[in-house]
Amino acid sequence: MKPIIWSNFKLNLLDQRLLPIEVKYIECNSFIDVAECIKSMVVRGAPAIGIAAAYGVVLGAKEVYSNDKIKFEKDMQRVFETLASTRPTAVNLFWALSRMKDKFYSALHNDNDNIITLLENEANDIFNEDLELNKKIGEYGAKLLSNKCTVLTHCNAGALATAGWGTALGVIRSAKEMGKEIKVFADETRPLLQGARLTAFELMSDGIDVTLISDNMAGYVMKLGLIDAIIVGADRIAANGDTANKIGTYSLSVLAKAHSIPFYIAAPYSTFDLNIKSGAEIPIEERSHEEVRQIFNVRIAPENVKVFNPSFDVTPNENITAIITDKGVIYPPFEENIKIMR
Ligand SMILES: CSC[C@@H](O)[C@@H](O)C(=O)COP(=O)(O)O
Repeated sequence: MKPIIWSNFKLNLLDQRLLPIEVKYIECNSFIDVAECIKSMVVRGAPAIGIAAAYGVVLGAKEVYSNDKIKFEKDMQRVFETLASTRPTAVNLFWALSRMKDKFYSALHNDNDNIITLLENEANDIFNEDLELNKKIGEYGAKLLSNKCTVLTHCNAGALATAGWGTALGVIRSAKEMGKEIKVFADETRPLLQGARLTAFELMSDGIDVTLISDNMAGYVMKLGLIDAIIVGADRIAANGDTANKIGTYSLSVLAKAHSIPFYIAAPYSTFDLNIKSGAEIPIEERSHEEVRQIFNVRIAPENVKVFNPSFDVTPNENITAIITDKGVIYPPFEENIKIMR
């Protein structure tokens, strides 16, 4: 199932809010449509957000195209700003937009009259490269897993969160392809249940043995000795290896340490933000309080109860065993080794 389909200047996004109950695509014809879909989490997952935004730039350029270079540039600034204001934490969004911006300005300054095609090619490259990066992450990561192994994962870092294959779930898919016997425990991942709705669905569709648990069961399954490794994705990795990922990842890393279970992050180079020294500088998105008060529009808490709803947390580098990337596996000391590897 493809989360992102680009064809004839239309971006079709699989509505991940409805999965696994309903399979429905939303057609985006404008950059505003794309921005709305990112904000409302029709499309989600760090690499997928970046890819969708890149296509949003193509749609925007087509909409605001003008022979008046000054006007075109001004209107394009609005396109970039609108897409950049959708979600703050995943750096892949800003990475993809900056790549598209470079392409736009070099074409504009060179008076290139096929600017829309150049932008479309760049967005297609971002999409295709992501698929390749995931496969590489998968190959490197699969080698870390023993022949018979049970992995715990959180949220959805799978094909649905990327151009395909996935980062954390890509490692699991590659391990299975290598003939390893892999079982998965998936946290349901409140409040939006990406684990229950997306990861369980994705793995079952691929015939991978998956057991769903609620988030508060993770410690107990570790204590029972059922988990050999934890693998999660990432939304932003600072220069020192501190990693932002879906809320609840930090707690898992603490539990992993307490139970001496290896804790791996799987992410492509587009998820590294070397402009920031540590996780303290990562902006954490806070989402609507209704996400916590309700499940599927059904209220489960007092109407006006106070809520705190950070969408991500930061796992400190000392809780991470290794970061699996498209260039290889990075071990501590992360600050030095990230520099060498990048
Ligand atoms: C390969 S996806 C990695 C992360 O983006 C993923 O684990 C995650 O936290 C997604 O959060 P979401 O809020 O669903 O966009």
